[in-house]
Amino acid sequence: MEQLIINESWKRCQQSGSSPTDAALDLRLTGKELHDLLERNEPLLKHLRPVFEQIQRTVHDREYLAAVVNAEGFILSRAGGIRIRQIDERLEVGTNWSEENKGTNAMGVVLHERKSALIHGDHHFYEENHVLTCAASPLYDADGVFCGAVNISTTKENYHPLLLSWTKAVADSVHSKMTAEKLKQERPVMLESPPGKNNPENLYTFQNIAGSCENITAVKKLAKRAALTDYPVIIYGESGTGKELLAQSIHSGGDRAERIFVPLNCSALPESLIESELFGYEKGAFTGASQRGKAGKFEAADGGTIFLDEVGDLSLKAQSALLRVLQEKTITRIGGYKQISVNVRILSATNKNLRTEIAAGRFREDLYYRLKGIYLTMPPLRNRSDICEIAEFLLKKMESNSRILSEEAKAKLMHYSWPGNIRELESVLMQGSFLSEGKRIEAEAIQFEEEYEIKRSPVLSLEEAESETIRHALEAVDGNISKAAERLHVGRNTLYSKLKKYDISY
Ligand SMILES: Nc1ncnc2c1ncn2[C@@H]1O[C@H](COP(=O)(O)OP(=O)(O)OP(=O)(O)O)[C@@H](O)[C@H]1O
Repeated sequence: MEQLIINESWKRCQQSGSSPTDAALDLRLTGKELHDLLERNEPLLKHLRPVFEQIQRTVHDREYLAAVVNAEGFILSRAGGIRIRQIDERLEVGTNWSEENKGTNAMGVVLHERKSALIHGDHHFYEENHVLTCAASPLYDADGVFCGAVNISTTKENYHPLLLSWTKAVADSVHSKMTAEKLKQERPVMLESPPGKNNPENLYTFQNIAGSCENITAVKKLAKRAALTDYPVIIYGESGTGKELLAQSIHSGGDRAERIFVPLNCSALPESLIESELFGYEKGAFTGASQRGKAGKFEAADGGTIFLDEVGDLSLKAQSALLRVLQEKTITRIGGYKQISVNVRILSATNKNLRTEIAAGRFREDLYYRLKGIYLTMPPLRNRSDICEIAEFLLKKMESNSRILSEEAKAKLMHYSWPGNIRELESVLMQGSFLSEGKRIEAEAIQFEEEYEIKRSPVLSLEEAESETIRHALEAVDGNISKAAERLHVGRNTLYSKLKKYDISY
């Protein structure tokens, strides 16, 4: 069936007079045309954004690129990326991936057939796309009208058996969000929030933060105290450790709990939209601006909390714009003249070492000090002794009739390194639950992603291995030199000289 669809698509490309060795057509919209296209598609994009933000975090540093095209084949939004620059650029927002332009490809085939499609390597018509594997699924709006396709591309060596299911899940999720909004508009009174509450009542609180090991209880204790102040807080931690959950709990545990919590994913903020996102704009401020004008994130968060996620990824231009609001505590909408004062609590999070970013000239020191009133660090999962407790909590959250883990399954969870932290634990448990027929999840059902990945373990030089080991030891004890030296079975002075030798900051 799949092969038949591909053959038909190839036939159409050949009939149009193209040859696989030709360069594919590069039709792309820019400037006002692109702006208008995105504006017209805002009802879809607003539901897509949180899903793509999630993908952006999940595929961080991996070779996956998600894109959504409209029914004409123009890319409306993307997340993630592919390291081969020429390929990545071909998948920019505004480029057209219909079959007429790019030959046989997953998005083009879905637009034609309205069925999911997986196009691997040389099944693409044009040779320039043979390095890719792409999967795509149709996207329908709340009225069931076909409105485009969700695509995930990666290099062909990176092919993953779940690629196609992933695109289907994303398309379903966006469709459900659009349907839910339509229902809400039809029944506004029933679904409206209680009076006086600006927020959806589903923000996390400290009670929702599972786990009782020493590492997490210490952070929770500090965070509860931080919640009672109005100081800015910066939360450090690897991706998936629960930084956003902690930020929401700090908001929910403080005086602003009844007010709005506005999250802003700084890594997903395009350079050209920074000022309008932060400050908003007046009607007619620029070509393509909405007729009604729009409040920016700071104005929207007035009285409440703004959460700057992935703050270390802000461009320097965005950093100076942000610094201005933090210093002046007022904003002026683009195209406006009125200064609007804003009273906002700032919480931020990052998985980068901001000191290193400052030293490298990528982060402003003055902004750093504005953000860092109190700082907290979420421990990585591999340094927590309560992995099984969290797993049981997550299983309960997933299913009302929750499954239990066998002792062997628990041991397997305890001995894994968890590069993706709690987010990865959630997905491992989902798969484990899915594979288990009975009530108990056995060890065989606990499968780690690494088993699916091509193993590329580089051989390290002795010096590289030594410096890696020192870094890990320091990380495990939160930078405490005496404890790290103890773990490494060396004296403190030896450790200091190695830190100097390898230029390791602690
Ligand atoms: N202690 C916890 N108890 C229950 N669920 C948790 C806990 N910590 C994290 N999670 C879950 O793990 C996932 C990742 O959490 P979250 O998005 O807060 O991480 P993050 O550190 O902000 O990640 P990123 O840096 O990628 O944005 C979420 O689904 C969250 O519900």
